[in-house]
Amino acid sequence: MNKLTITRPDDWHLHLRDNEFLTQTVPASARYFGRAIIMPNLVPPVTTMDDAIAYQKRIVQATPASSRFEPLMTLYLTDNTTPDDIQNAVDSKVVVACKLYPAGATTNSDSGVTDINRIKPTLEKMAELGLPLLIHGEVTTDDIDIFDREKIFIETTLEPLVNSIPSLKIVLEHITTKQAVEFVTQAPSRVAATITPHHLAYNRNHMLVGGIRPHFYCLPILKRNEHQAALQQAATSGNPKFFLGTDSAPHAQDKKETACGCAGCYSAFAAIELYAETFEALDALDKLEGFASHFGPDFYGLPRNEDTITLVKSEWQAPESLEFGDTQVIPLRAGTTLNWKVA
Ligand SMILES: NC(=O)N[C@@H](CC(=O)O)C(=O)O
Ligand SMILES: [Zn+2]
Ligand SMILES: [Zn+2]
Repeated sequence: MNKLTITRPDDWHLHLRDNEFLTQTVPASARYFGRAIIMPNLVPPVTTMDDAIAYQKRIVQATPASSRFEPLMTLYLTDNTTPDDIQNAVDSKVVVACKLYPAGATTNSDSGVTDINRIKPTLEKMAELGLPLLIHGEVTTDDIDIFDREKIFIETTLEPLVNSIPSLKIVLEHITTKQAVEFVTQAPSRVAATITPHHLAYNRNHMLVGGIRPHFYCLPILKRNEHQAALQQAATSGNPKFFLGTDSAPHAQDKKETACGCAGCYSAFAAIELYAETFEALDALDKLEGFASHFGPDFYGLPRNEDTITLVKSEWQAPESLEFGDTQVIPLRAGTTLNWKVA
């Protein structure tokens, strides 16, 4: 196949950062995505409806006039988020989900939730109002190995949560393990998962064999190849519980290439092209449209996009680096040849 036309895709997990960075990050995603769920882990985080409205305005200001890209906003849950905050968020019509970061799990998660039981009434309010809970699913205690943190989170926190609040919609974000695939597959239909382009294309060997490659370091961390294979199977299965979320998370080059580097891969410059490459390698290009363009809006109860994009088989070079504020970011696949291009 040399050409593929699909309903315009959306990104159900995206970090745009803020202020001077928006002039680069927003056009990159707006080139081909219709909508994106905007992660709230700014410094300070987006914890109130007013924060979300102001942040959305800054994103809209950075959106090219030619694009109808729509940022869908999220609230960052803390131990202090109240049921009233949830009611206000829903009334605002701007906020479409809330994000749960276990405190300390990932970039800018220090004010995240320390114990999920502390916000039970808040989560119950979300269930009542149909507001989905998006989860960074990792435990954070020192005694748990970094490669096991997602699996243990599912056992100790997610499974009890799914059972204890019967109507809460949940997206387990950026899944990385076969245990996550198994859990989401057998869970009720109100539980879904996003899968990133990097977890589909890479495993921990890519990050660690022959030298340590900081631009593959993200959280949850890349796992063994058997987990990568489970994610590939899920993404190309046609099961509507698994849909596209890039987790594109840019950090300046000097924050990645250093003794203690930040977690996050920057993929938005070519995310749909990267997914197309993986789906083609798995002989599953016919499954791309469901994963990228249908299952996400269906889960969120939003209409599918009405227009289309066309991907053509055409070689191009991923840039070695991209502008990022007054510095630069090294994208995924920097300097290598990509096979698909949005026309
Ligand atoms: N995925 C990452 O490794 N980093 C994300 C945070 C997150 O999504 O966990 C970031 O904001 O940099
Ligand atoms: Zn995360
Ligand atoms: Zn993320």
